[in-house]
Amino acid sequence: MIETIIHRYKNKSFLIAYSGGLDSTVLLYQILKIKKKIPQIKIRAIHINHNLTCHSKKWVQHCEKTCIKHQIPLIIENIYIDLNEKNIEEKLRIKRYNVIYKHLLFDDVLLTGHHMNDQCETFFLSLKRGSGPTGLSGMSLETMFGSKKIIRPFLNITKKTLLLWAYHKNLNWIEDFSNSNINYDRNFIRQKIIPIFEERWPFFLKNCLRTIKICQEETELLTNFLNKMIHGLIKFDGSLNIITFKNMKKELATALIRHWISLKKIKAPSYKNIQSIYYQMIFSRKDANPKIILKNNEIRRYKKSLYLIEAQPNFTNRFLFWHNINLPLTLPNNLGYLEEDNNGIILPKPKNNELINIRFQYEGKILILGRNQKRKIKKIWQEKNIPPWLRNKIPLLFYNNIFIGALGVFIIKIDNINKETWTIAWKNNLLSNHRYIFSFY
Ligand SMILES: Nc1ncnc2c1ncn2[C@@H]1O[C@H](COP(=O)(O)OP(=O)(O)OP(=O)(O)O)[C@@H](O)[C@H]1O
Repeated sequence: MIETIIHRYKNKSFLIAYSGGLDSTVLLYQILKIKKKIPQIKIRAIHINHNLTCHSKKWVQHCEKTCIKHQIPLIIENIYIDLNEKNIEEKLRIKRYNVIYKHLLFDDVLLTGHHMNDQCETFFLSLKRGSGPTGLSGMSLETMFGSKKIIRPFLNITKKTLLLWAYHKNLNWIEDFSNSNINYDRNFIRQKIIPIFEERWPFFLKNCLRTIKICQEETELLTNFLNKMIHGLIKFDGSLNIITFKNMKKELATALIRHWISLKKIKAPSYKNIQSIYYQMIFSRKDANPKIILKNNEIRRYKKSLYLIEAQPNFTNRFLFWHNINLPLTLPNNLGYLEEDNNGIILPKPKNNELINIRFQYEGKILILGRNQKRKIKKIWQEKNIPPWLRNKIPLLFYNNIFIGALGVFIIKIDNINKETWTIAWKNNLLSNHRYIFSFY
């Protein structure tokens, strides 16, 4: 079966994730065996030294020796982690994949030695976390890994089968002694849980795999259904129109919210977060400004839609002076810069003794150009369709303490006796991203 998979990709090149352990050693030798039949396949290997124990160097040497013997180009990379950190397993995994990803060439496919036991362990870990069918679906034989592909040819093969093959072929591999440390969740499941189940029900692993397969199929079915349904709900700016959600079954509404977030390629939110989004965003008052924080992102509701935005640093109290207008003024938090530019916004010119300054917050009533009545600034933001989370990202221009305007949104009506003007351009990504939704001019 592994031969069929490799044959399908015979025109690609393979990068083998080679830890030196049993699984990836069998993988390496099976690929070498296939190469004898299909000589055009190209293989390289990569070993990541986690630098966790004093044995790490020996593993590197072992991998080097094997690869030299079989003339396989080997990449060796080092990663380091603070052993006092939490969730070491997860952090190592992420670091390892990031490093491997950098070495994948245009036509490379990554091969790993994951097998049926790994798959079942992953299933148990997901159970422990309280995952739904998507989380319980575990790994797939083939998955996209950024713009590249990972193939796990042994996913339907038990560790026992790999072990027998390795003994039969008299292979050498490294035993990782940290595998017996049951402080790590995966090891605990591997050592203490699965053997008990297997002893009582010898077909346990195979049946567990069937459950995973069912979860995968149902997830795929649901994903296809949600893809079709969400199509008409996602607006051109990426927000989700939730106007109809109140009248939907809760399960459908939450599935759509979860699916919309998954399309943003961020870590899946917890069940609790999805429930909070549903109750706080769908049923909140029209003028409420609810916000749910998801690690580095926030879900916000504005009018009839949900928005997923990057978490906002608070810099409402920031105050910048623009002393030399011949030089651009860099704004904080990647908001771009201001510069004098003939294609910019026409503004009354400051007097010589006036200090130009930029702020990000203003409260109170203002009279804007083109109006004859003052209004609260909050009402002006609403009129101009600027959602609350963008309001303190817009530079407010002041001359001394006189409010001149919110760049790109409105200008304050002031007495400009000399009628002298100048033009400032605000160069940023904010405007271009939101030009079509919000009333920037
Ligand atoms: N140090 C390493 N260097 C290169 N590849 C590795 C390394 N460790 C693991 N791999 C690859 O990952 C596969 C799975 O290994 P293992 O089950 O130990 O890792 P894991 O931490 O559970 O990773 P995963 O999250 O990918 O399941 C191995 O068969 C091998 O292909």
